[in-house]
Amino acid sequence: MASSTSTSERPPTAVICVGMAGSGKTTFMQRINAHLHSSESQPPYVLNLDPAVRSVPYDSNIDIRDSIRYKEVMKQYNLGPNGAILTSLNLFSTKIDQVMGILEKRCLPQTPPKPLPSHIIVDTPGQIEVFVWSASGNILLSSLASSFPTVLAYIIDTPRTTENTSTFMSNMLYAISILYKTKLPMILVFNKTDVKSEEQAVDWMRDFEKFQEAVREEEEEEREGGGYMGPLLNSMSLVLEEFYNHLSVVGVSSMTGDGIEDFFKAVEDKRTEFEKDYKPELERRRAEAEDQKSQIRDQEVNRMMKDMEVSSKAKGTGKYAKKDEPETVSDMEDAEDDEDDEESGGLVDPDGADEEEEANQAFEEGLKARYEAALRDGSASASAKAASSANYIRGSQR
Ligand SMILES: Nc1nc2c(ncn2[C@@H]2O[C@H](COP(=O)(O)OP(=O)(O)OP(=O)(O)O)[C@@H](O)[C@H]2O)c(=O)[nH]1
Repeated sequence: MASSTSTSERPPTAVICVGMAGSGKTTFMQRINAHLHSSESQPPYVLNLDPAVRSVPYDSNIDIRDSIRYKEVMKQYNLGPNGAILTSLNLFSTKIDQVMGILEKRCLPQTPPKPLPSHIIVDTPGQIEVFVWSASGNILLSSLASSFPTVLAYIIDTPRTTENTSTFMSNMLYAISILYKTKLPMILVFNKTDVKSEEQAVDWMRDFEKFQEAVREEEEEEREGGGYMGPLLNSMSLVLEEFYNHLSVVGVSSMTGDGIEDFFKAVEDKRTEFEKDYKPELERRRAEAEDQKSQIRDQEVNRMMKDMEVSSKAKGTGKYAKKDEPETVSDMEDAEDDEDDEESGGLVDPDGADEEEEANQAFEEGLKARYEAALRDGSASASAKAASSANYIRGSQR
């Protein structure tokens, strides 16, 4: 059996399938789902994030279509297909706390312990840019990656991609942009190997001379000497060498099931890479974000305290209260008389002013502490609200 046989207490690996429309994502999802169901491990936890798909040939545990009606979104917001997919994802990402609540309950170790799924598998819309380049896609990906080791499977239509060198290079550049955008470990899955083997694609990736030879042959066949494409493709093949080294490459046929074992081996390797390289980076970024948040909180409290100082100055209240300030000319005269009295022999307590200052300071510090606590409580109650909504969804799903 593949690496999917792990039934331990370790959290499952999230496998996110991305790929161009028609590359075979849904068929691939169906194949890996069937594979995991037939293996000794627990069945996978399945998410469908494609709001526009009519029907999926597998059962999903969480399906975006259960909460968002794509056609309704199109009508209501007067949108085209891509705009409606993006808006559906945006609407869904507002429920991310609930989704993560469910995932964490089902897929993270609990007391008493229960068997965990070995993988969380996720299908995404065929319009990759809508998912990868949108804020909602980013929220969904980073939330998953913050709780589970997460791996991207970039599905490629092998026969179409290896038709010529420029299509191949375009697809590789697309993969590179996703890799750099998401910063997650990636597996290139050359699909449909029952139609055409992945061998040529792997040769072009591993040996740039072979790729350049293919570029030359294409140029000769098309008698296009002097164009800019050849030199451009040649230089890019050199530049991309480093990028290719970071990827795992597998050939599969979602139709026949060929290569699926190799795919799960690659997932296991990438999981290790995630733990080693990506997780520390994610944690560093999270700590940075926390730090920034607490700095902003401090700044807000300080600003509020300053505002209060200014307003009490203006009103002459609190620390700035002037008890004997004269309001009329006759009062002023009385005050002058009082001053004269003091100068001529009235006793002044030298500690009086200091005590008042201390009392004011203590009051302001207490106030500051209360504001800080209130700001902290604010975020805590927001997460409590999210948790209770998640409970509601869980309840209604049973
Ligand atoms: N021969 C062959 N055909 C495949 C394979 N995988 C998928 N297909 C076919 O490719 C076509 C597209 O497959 P889908 O799984 O719908 O592709 P998709 O990427 O989900 O497409 P979108 O939903 O538009 O994003 C279908 O006709 C599949 O039958 C494969 O391994 N071999």
